[in-house]
This record gives sequence, structure tokens and C-alpha cells, in this order.
Amino acid sequence: MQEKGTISVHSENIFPIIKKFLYSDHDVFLRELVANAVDATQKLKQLASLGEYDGEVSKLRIQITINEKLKTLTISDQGLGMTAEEIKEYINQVAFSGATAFVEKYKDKGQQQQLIGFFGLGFYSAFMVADRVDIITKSYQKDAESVHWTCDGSTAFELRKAVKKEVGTDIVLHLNADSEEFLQKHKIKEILNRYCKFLPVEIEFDGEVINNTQPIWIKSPSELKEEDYLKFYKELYPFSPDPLFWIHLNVDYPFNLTGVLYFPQVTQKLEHSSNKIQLYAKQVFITEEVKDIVPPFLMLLHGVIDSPDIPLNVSRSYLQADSNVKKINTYITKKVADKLDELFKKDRKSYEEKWPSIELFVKYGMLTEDKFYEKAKDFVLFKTVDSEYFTLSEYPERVKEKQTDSEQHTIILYANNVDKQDLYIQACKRRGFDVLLFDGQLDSHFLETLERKLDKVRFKSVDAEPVDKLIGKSEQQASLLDEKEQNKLQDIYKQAIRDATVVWSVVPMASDELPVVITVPEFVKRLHAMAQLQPNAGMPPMLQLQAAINANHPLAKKLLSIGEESEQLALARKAYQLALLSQNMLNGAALTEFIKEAATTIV
Ligand SMILES: Nc1ncnc2c1ncn2[C@@H]1O[C@H](COP(=O)(O)OP(=O)(O)OP(=O)(O)O)[C@@H](O)[C@H]1O
Repeated sequence: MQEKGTISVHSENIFPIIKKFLYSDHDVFLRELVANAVDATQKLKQLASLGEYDGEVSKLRIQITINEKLKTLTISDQGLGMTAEEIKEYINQVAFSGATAFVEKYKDKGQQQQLIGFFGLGFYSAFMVADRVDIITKSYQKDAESVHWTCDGSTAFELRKAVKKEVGTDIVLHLNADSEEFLQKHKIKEILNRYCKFLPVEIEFDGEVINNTQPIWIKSPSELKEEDYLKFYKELYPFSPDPLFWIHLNVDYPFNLTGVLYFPQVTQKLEHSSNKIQLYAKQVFITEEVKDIVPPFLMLLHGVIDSPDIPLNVSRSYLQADSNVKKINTYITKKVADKLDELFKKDRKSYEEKWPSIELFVKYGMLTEDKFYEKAKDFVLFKTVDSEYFTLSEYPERVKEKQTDSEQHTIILYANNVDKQDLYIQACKRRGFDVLLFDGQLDSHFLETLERKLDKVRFKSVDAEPVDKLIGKSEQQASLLDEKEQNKLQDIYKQAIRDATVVWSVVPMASDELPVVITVPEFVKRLHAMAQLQPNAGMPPMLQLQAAINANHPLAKKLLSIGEESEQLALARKAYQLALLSQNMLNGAALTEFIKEAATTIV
């Protein structure tokens, strides 16, 4: 038998186009060829189980070999092989027409780069790295003759008899001059490790089996122990600390999905994690770019998702709209929420201990996915400055009595820095108020969302106003100064400070409060926090200072009674500096002056 022919393609020469498209990610050729070898092996096993093949199938392997002298890379399988007719049908026709369709579909769309690594390029991706490809194959079918197909990357092929005794297929790539890197063992090892680490058929390279054919996600959770999950995590991310907990995903209707998702110890910053979720299709690694496949908050998780039902040969914008992808999202979101709910209900103490590591994740989820919010509102926690934890329904009940304003809003007080706001926190505690700690990156967004969702609840920073005004009750402290005195007092401070950006007021406070209290209005605080989350959003608004003079502090009367103006102004300055100091706002020359002055008072 000897036959020559022309591969039927519409495009004159398709290979240069494929090469150009895939220039930046050549490595996928090996994944494609090994995946074909796995398919061929699995098919033979299936045929054997159906009684259509009676050879031995228990030890079928795939072997990858390099021949440096001949500059070849060979992928050999012991799968079902192909007859000459099948080669003509599957390789010459189907494969190349598939490639033509691919090129036709995407040539004008400018999204080739995005598709790389997603589109199953199949057998012809071999031509990205090879000048010539040989297929030497023998079909499992009785009396099938072995055949040798060869093609040099033009549309011409040759098909002739071969001498091959065992059933299976060898794909021999004669590497082109630009691709000699694939003759290096470490390069091939690296690619196999990336794409083929969990393939279901043993793959031998350089004398060793490189894959784990039974990764835990394909097993039933009942067969697995905690150690198995931890061991697998290490296999995926060798340099990472142990995860907190995990969920095993396993569905086969209405879509197919397996996987294990781990909760890492998420820190207080939404940073780009280098341990990403890996996406597989039937144990073949596809990508770590799961951006359009799982909701952003779930990308903080680690682990593996394996689904043949995620369409990988479509553009990314289409992916998000795909109904399977939507269902998969909903499913994973629900599973994750259920797991957190279970942990919370089963052992609240241990859940509270883990809270700092899952807080950001839960809040991010609540902010971005309504469905997650609905579930998470039962297990999201508030932490007080004294490290006590309360749920969203418990906390307003706890503070309602003392912290309800005249309009029946429950005012929830918070600090974002326990050390820096200690003075304000202590003032609140003296009034019997409770203070939460909101020091996370997303907290300002989170408060706003809660205010929208919860009925009659408002959040206020402990330093948003003088303590007695925080709750906004109608009854106020009585002032020890009349209006004239209040105006005079304000004038003394204005003259002493001479800063037009400061907004002054005189407020009757308790006599044990400071003579001057600096506050930052709640809305300004939030604008700042938001601006910090969006570094490119331009300058944050000016931090306008509000200075409240305590009408009831003994200093007020004293200032009014001092005749000597310079003494009066010096005292007012000192009181203002103390207020700045309590807000960590005294710095530079003003701080130096204050310290020097204070030093003279201790000798
Ligand atoms: N090693 C092999 N052993 C047996 N048949 C093979 C082998 N490699 C390829 N084939 C046959 O050639 C066909 C075309 O292969 P190709 O890789 O181009 O596409 P595919 O595997 O069907 O799809 P995909 O584009 O997703 O890879 C396969 O469907 C299979 O029938």
C-alpha cells in the first residue's frame, strides 16, 4: 500500500497561520497530543470491557521519548490505534477542516491571544513545533495493518504500510529549528507537570511515571481522610501553609463537575494570590485563568475544578453568559455558603477563631453576590474592639438600648484602629456604648451595604463627632457658658490657630472630655476609605477638620478669665495641639514644638 494525496482544506496552507496564532504558547501541543493518547487508551479499555477487544489492558501506558540526534519527540500510546481509513477520516479531514473553521472564526476578532490554551487544538497543534509529523499506528481491529502517515506541514500527506507489531500509536515530531528547546528533558518535564500531572493513564518520561492517575477529586469523599486532602493541597501548592478547610464538589446533573476547593488563610488584603484555582477538563489541565468562570470572590479560594461542561472554545465574554457556567457558579457559591454555615452552626467557637482568616472572603462575597449575601447574613460576624463576636441579628439587639437615636435608628459605633482611636473608644465605653472593630480593606463598602440592607441601622466612627453627639439623642448636656461667652471662646481659638480649613464649634460636653475634640465627619471618612480602594480614582477629598471646643471643660472658663492675651493664646494652642495629638494628627514642626514645650514642664 502506498498512497499520496492532498489534505482537503479551504485555506492554501493552514500551518503558518496556526503557528502565528499560537506563537506565545507553544507548550500546549504536548497537552493536546498526550490528551489524544489518553483518549485512545481509555477507548481501548472500554472496548475491552465491552468484549470487543481481548488483549491485555491493565497496564497500558503512555511513553514520551526524546531523540536528541534525530531531533525528534515521540508520544507513544498503547491505545486503540487507527486504520488507514480512520487516519484519512480523522486526521486528514476532520482535523484540518476543524482548523480551518477555527481560523475562519477568529481571524478578524482580535482575540486570538485570549483563546490560546483554551481551544482544543487537537492533533494539528503538533505543527507549531514540528516541520514534519509521522503517525505510526496499528489499530486494535483484527488483522488491521499498521500504517505510517507523514506530513511536512504543507497540505500534502503520504500514507504507507508500516512495521509496527503492537496495537497503539506513535506520534513522531521532527522538531523545527525554533523548537529545539523541546529536546531538553527539563522543558518536557515542566510541561508534563503543568498539564498532565493528574491524567488518568500512566505517563512515563525519562524512566519515571510523572502523573498521579487517581487525584482525590475523582474519588468519593467517603473514601478520603483529612490527611488525604492536606496531602493533595501540598501536591498542588508545595510552599503554602495548610488550608483552613475545604469542600469536595461532586455533581453530575444538570452539569458535570468535580473538584476540591480549599479555604486558604486569607489575609486582610485582597492581593493577587499566586495559588490559583486550577481548571481541568477530564483531568487535563486547562488553565488557571478562571476569571470568567467563577465569581471574583471565589477566586480567593484554592484548589481544582474539573468539568467537561465548561465550553472552552468560545470567547470569554460568551463564557460568562453560558448557561452551564452560570449554573456552575450558582452551585459553587451555594456549596461554599453551606460549608461556612455548617462550620458556624457546628462549632461557633472554632468558627470565631477562624474568622480573621475568612472575614475578607465572606465580606467580599456578600458585597459582590446577592445570592451569597442572603446566605452569609446568618454567619457573618461583627468583632468588637474587645474581640467578642456577634452575628448580624445579635448585635443590634445588644446595643439597642443605649444606642438608639431620636429617630429610632440603632447607631452602631466602630473604630478602624484600636491604638490610634483609644481616646475615643474609651470615651464611648464610659458612656456604656459598645464599639466594633472595622479595620479591613472592604469594611467601608461593607458598612454601606449593610446600611442599605438592614432596617434602621446606621454606622458611625467613634471619632465622627464628640461622644455625646454620636448617638444623636434629643437631650444634650447643658452648657456652662452663655452664648456671648461661647462666641468669645471660639474667637480666642480662631486667633490662636489661624487655620482657615478648621471648622470650629462650641459644644457642651462632659467636663472630663478634652478641652478640644477633633472629629472627622462620617461621610468624609468613607470617601477617604473608598478612595484608598481605588488608587486610580484621583485625589481623595480634603480631610476637613472639625474642632469642637468643650464649653464645660474647666479650661473654657479659665481662658475667658485670663486678661493677658499672649497667655490666653498659648493655652488655646496647647489645648488644640492636644486634640490633634489624640487624633495622631500632630506632626512635623508642630509636634517638635509641643514636645519641647512639654519637656520644660517636667523639670
Ligand atoms: N493517539 C491517537 N490514537 C488514536 N486516535 C487518535 C490519536 N490521536 C488522534 N486520534 C484521532 O484523530 C482525531 C482527531 O484528533 P484531534 O486531536 O485533532 O481532535 P479531537 O481529539 O477529536 O478533538 P480536540 O480538538 O478536542 O483535541 C481524534 O478524534 C481521534 O479519533
